[in-house]
Amino acid sequence: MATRRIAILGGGAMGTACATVLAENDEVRPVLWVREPELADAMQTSRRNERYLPDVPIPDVVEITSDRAAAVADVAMLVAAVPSQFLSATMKPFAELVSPECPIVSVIKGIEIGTFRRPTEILLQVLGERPVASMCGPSHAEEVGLRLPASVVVAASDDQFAAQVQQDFTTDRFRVYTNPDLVGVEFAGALKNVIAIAAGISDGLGYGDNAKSALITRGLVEIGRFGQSLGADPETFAGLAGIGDLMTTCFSRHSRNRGFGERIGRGETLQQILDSTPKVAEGVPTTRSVHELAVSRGIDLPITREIAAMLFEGKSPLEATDALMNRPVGSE
Ligand SMILES: NC(=O)c1ccc[n+]([C@@H]2O[C@H](COP(=O)([O-])OP(=O)(O)OC[C@H]3O[C@@H](n4cnc5c(N)ncnc54)[C@H](O)[C@@H]3O)[C@@H](O)[C@H]2O)c1
Ligand SMILES: O=P(O)(O)OC[C@H](O)CO
Repeated sequence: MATRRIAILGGGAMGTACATVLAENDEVRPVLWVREPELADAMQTSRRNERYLPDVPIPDVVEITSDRAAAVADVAMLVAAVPSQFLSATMKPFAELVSPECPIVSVIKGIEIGTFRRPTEILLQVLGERPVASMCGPSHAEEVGLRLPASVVVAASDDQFAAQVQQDFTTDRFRVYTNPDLVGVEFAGALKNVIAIAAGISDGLGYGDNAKSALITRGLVEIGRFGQSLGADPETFAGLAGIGDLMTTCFSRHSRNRGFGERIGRGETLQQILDSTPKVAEGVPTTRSVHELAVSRGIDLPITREIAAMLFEGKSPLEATDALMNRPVGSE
């Protein structure tokens, strides 16, 4: 049987993990495009991504390149795995290299600052009209890359493409469900990162299990309120992309967003944390996007508002705690 070449664009942790999953499918030849040429060279030699996912061996079948044209030549599908704020600029040079009908699935969880675009909206505007999909859910790259069981959801612009993504990615350890709600899946993936920062701040302050569980529960209410106001199906937030990913991100030792929040809670500044690692915490820019969009639309998001005030306005975690706990009481 002829194999299908699939290009993963983005050599961070998630792009690398996606390549390892696709490598298990005998009908797929994965090629991983890595932005940094020196990292691509090192990965070809060591078969590891020492910068972003050091503990995961990369199967020999995965082609690794930093050459854009070579990466996307004759591909049947693209996988976008670039942090949301870099997506537009990263994809522009690919626009004249990829065929007009080539479908693309995003594993990106964020909302672009200023434009408020979801990842698939960016992809459509930069690459032109084509089938698009978003695959989200509890899927830390560190665990996926080691073949620990994980389940995710894919939503697409058409059912046929969702089924194709499901078929390409499903393995005996990576289970892909379909979902018809593209808007909801993308908002769920982006907003859980904001709440994970809140959960991490709670950890850093030593607030305990009650506080964190309340933040997660009321955070899910905020995610649903925001998503529904912008056209999502509320049921999506009860699924893998919603509560599923929210739980894993708020509790995981792997989570960059929860870990980022923990450091804020312990007293480090935004800039200190950003300067300390090449890894991207999507919840930071997404907090700004979600907060601004919510204010402009009159959507009440108290937790998001306090995270934005801590990150961008110098409010202290203790002041934010007081602000959240001393609001007028209401019904659930
Ligand atoms: N890491 C995970 O477990 C995981 C799981 C599911 C989804 N995601 C999502 O996947 C997306 C990619 O995240 P990741 O974890 O792979 O990233 P990462 O933090 O592991 O790597 C950073 C990535 O950003 C790129 N980058 C850095 N500076 C850049 C610049 N100036 N211009 C363009 N690109 C630049 C790097 O090349 C690298 O690909 C995010 O939206 C994330 O939310 C991540
Ligand atoms: O490490 P985080 O916080 O970016 O979370 C990664 C994934 O989104 C978890 O599903």
